[in-house]
Amino acid sequence: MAIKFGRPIEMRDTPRRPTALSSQPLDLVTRPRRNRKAEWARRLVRENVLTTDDLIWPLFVVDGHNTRTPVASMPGVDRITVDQAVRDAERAAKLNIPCIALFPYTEASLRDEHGSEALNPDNLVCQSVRAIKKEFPDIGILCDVALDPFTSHGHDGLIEDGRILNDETVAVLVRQALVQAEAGCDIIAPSDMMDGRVGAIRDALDEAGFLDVQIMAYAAKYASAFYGPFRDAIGSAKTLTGDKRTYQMDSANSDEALREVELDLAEGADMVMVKPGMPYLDIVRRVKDTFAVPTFVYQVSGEYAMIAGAANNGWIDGERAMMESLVGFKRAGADGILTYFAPVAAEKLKAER
Ligand SMILES: NCc1[nH]cc(CCC(=O)O)c1CC(=O)O
Ligand SMILES: [Mg+2]
Repeated sequence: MAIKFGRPIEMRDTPRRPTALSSQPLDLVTRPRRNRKAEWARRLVRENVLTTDDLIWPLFVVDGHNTRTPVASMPGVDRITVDQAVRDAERAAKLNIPCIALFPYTEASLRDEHGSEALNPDNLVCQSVRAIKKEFPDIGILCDVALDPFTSHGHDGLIEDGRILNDETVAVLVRQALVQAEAGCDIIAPSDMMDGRVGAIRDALDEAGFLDVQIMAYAAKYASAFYGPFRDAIGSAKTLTGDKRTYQMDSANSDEALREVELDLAEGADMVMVKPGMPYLDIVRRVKDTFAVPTFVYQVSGEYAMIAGAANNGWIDGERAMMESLVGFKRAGADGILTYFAPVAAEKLKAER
């Protein structure tokens, strides 16, 4: 009996139902399509799954009462007042989303060169944390640490002669982190990309007794065009002078991301983040493989806008594109995803169960 590729050639004559397109079957030992033949078979061999446990939902809070204002460049996302943030926290809790993230839209009159409002213990973020924790103490709250929602120039740090000052900025960020921890924030997430801020914040938190407040470092954060709609949402798009390339990473770099992550871990980060998401899946994979620590990814505003905008135009199936993008992050090695799709994705996951 002749053997070809480990299989008797005679087997090529195995009976097959004749069809109009009948021909001799190819002599294939392996047919990967067998494992895709039905939904149950695809489920059986599926390597990665998305669950609600993977989601962090970012919210934009604004001053006022009982108001939701759509963000034009992020269809489906609103700027919400503190009372509404409590309602969204309730929605998150009901959907089993473990954590929400808070970003403020600061009134122009409260913005200044030094971002002083960041240190106001009664600013929008702190008000929201207190209001949410009062009603829903069991939901995790992440607070971004950076000065851009509070500065008149839209930069994440202090400026002198057009330069973003590192060490002086870190001193302010430490105070911002303490104010947020005091309000009841669970995870401090420095997004500013100043050098040394994670260590400085960790020291200050420990000294103040906030031993259990976690730090999620925006460790590999790239200078990206995909942050555009976020800057609309927090009102810094119009005021931002220049760009953030002297502190956020160059999108051409990959090894540098590993050094940034290594430093933040050495300084005490409990979790690290890669940002943006879709154009940087290779970075997510390298970080996860290299450090084996809790690794998060931020599907940023521009990524959301691309999917939501194309879907609204009928150009793509928005729901499928959303789920495909989210499972892609899991496949790349992410343990969790910050995404504006969080509530919609969680609703879909719940309906499928
Ligand atoms: N430092 C602030 C910050 N925190 C999160 C984002 C972007 C999030 C998004 O685009 O969804 C930004 C914008 C920026 O760095 O300019
Ligand atoms: Mg760094």
